[in-house]
Amino acid sequence: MTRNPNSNPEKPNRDGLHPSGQETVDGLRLRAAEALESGRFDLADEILAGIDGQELQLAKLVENLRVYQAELEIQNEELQRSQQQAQDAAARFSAFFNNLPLAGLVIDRQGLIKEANQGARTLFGLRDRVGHQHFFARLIADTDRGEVIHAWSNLDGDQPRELAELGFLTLEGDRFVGDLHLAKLPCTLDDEPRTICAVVDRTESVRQSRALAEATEQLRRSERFLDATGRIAKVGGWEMDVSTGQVRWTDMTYRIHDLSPSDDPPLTKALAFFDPEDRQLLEHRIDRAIARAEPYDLQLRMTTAKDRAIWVQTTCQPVSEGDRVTKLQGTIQDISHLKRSEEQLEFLAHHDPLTGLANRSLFRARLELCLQRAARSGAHVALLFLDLDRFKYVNDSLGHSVGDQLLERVAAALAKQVRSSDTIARLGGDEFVVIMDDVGNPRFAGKFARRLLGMLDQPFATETRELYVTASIGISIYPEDGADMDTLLRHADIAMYRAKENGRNGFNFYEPAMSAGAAERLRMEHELRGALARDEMLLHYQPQVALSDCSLRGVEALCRWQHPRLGLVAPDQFIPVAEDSGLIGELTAWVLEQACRQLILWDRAGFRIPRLAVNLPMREIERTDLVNRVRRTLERTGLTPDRLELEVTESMIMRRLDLAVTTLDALRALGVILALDDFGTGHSSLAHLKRLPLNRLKMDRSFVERLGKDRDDEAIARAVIALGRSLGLGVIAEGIETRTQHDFLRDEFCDEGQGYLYGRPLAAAAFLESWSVMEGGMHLSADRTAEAPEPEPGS
Ligand SMILES: Nc1nc2c(ncn2[C@@H]2O[C@H](COP(=O)(O)O[C@H]3[C@@H](O)[C@H](n4cnc5c(=O)[nH]c(N)nc54)O[C@@H]3COP(=O)(O)O)[C@@H](O)[C@H]2O)c(=O)[nH]1
Repeated sequence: MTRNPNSNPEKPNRDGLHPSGQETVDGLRLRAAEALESGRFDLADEILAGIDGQELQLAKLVENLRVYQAELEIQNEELQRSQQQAQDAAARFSAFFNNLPLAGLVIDRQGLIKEANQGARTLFGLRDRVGHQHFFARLIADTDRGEVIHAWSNLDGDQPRELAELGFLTLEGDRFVGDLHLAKLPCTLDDEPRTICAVVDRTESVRQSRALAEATEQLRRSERFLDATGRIAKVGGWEMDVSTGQVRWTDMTYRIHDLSPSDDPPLTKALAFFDPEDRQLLEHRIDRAIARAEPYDLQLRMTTAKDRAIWVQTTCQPVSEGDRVTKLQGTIQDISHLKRSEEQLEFLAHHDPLTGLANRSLFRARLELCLQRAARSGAHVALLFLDLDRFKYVNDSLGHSVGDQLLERVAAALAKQVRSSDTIARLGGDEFVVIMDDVGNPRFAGKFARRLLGMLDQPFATETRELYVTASIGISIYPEDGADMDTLLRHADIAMYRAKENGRNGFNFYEPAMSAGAAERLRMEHELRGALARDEMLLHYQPQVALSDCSLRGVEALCRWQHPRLGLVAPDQFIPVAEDSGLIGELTAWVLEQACRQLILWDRAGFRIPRLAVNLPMREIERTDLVNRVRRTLERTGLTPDRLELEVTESMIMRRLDLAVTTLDALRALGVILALDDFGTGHSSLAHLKRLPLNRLKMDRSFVERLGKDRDDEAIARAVIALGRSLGLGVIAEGIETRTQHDFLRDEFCDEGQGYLYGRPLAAAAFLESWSVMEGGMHLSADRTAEAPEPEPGS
């Protein structure tokens, strides 16, 4: 093989030796040829074998050289690449550094400035050639006027953070010097540890930071304030993120749930506290709040983590972004105490405070309901009216406190006997009622009444002593004894009075025959006893006018009873009861006192009425202290005797003429005016009349009624007027309703008149209103009687 010895690395030198000193392959071949030519074949073989080994070695060497060369090339490429990277990084840093919108300085380990960007040069007035100035000394000197206001641990949103993100920097710390923000940022660049101090004129951003800090502080203060007011007002707050369902509570909300703020309130758990029914409602309202941005305000029951059953009021105000509700915010407040008060009020409104039994209003509501049900089902309802016998004596002799205790004990004992479907109520005083709903056979009511009476047959312990008590019970049955509540009650009441009449401690079913009898009268007497104390009595006033000019000459005071059940009761109904029961004295004293006071009140109001007439019942005339009582009343009220007229009836005088004359003389001596009422009905003789110290005759309305129609009555009326005149008495006609009657009596020179024509009896205020406008007397028109009259009791 032929090779260029200069270009071939394997080329042997002149001695046939390889430059390494080893013999070359050509040299060996030459010697092998010479050995062959000389016939030394063994030597030739040996030489040729050496040639093969050398060629192999050489090939290997060549190969190694190639690998080495390739590796060198790779290393070279990598070197170039990393040099490029370093250059790029430096360029990027340099570009970033120089274009940094803040002052940038590169400081060596000793704190000397190595580089400064344009911002730093401008800020610190550095020359182009940055010297070995001590950065910190210079900075402090430059900003000596500033004060360190805060040391920051991070730089949220600031430029240096971007530096850190670029991978050059690790943020070590920073602070403010005045409004200059100094950030010290150690970094490694080109294998050299450096520190970049970024200094920013942050006047604006500091202002913003301060504003932000202030706003944050303000917010915190507000939150603290809200929290405090929430704590004081015990109102908790809550917020729910609609998209995540996450719920946030204030401390107070946790407290309301008996939880601690470290407990988690996820939505499901928050709702789980509410009672199942209320939870459904709440979920429904939450859905609507989200779907329709509809607020809510609910009162709900819940059970707290400590198993307390409470009432809460929870409100919700949806917060929207655009069309979408993103948040629900609201409050929650424990209103258990309010609910309790409400329940108490509700209870008090419907229950008797002494016994805790249903009161009249709840009783009526329940009875109404029972009757409605019974009307539909055809069932019977029994009403038992129970009144304790002689309870008044307990009160009067042992005092009200003992009376109350007895009522409490009796009520509790009665309540135990009543089925839960039935109602027991206290109507007042010692009166109880039991409603037996759906009584089946009405006779069961009798059995039950017997059981109640039996139950009372035991001593009831009071503070001071044990008391025995009995009761009388009246029973009415729906629908037989009445189709409505009031009728049933009235009939049960009447039956109860019959039980009392029958000797007490018993019961009676209502029978229609009872209604008209004494039971009702007894009932009225019973009610009348407390009527004055209960303020149920009132007075109406009816005008008495001069027939000549219709001027107001006087008023007659007429008593009315505002009965809680019966409405306005006329005196015809209760005066006889008051007389029989001995209550008339108390009643007359009250009427006299009230009426005298009223006249004085009118005087003071400038509405002067010359005379006041008051009815005097016979029983009063028979009382020896009447005159003194009248005098004391006049003294107390300030009314002069000559303005008070006492009306006595003819029939009553004639019953005990002597006694009447004595009393009337004394009254007359006192100076009061005396009128003989209902004159003409008592058949008093002229002789008797002459004995009486009267001032006026009051012609009975039965003679007035037919004036202008009946000649006899007209003749009687003329005679009464003439009689009065002959006895020197004034005459007043009562019951004048028509213009004809008025004209007749006026033409006959009757002095005064009283009747619906001039005015019905009215309460004081209404009376004043109707008469104070008629100065100088009223003017009668022909059709005055056609005017709609005020409703009168019993009329
Ligand atoms: N002892 C007491 N008796 C009293 C008292 N208050 C009233 N009475 C007596 O009750 C009887 C009924 O009185 P009353 O229902 O008030 O009726 C009076 C008038 O309303 C009625 N009257 C008046 N004008 C007319 C009329 O034009 N027509 C008509 N049908 N009735 C009219 O007359 C009654 C007044 O009557 P008298 O007293 O006799 O003038 C009655 O006897 C009263 O006396 C009281 O406090 N104590």
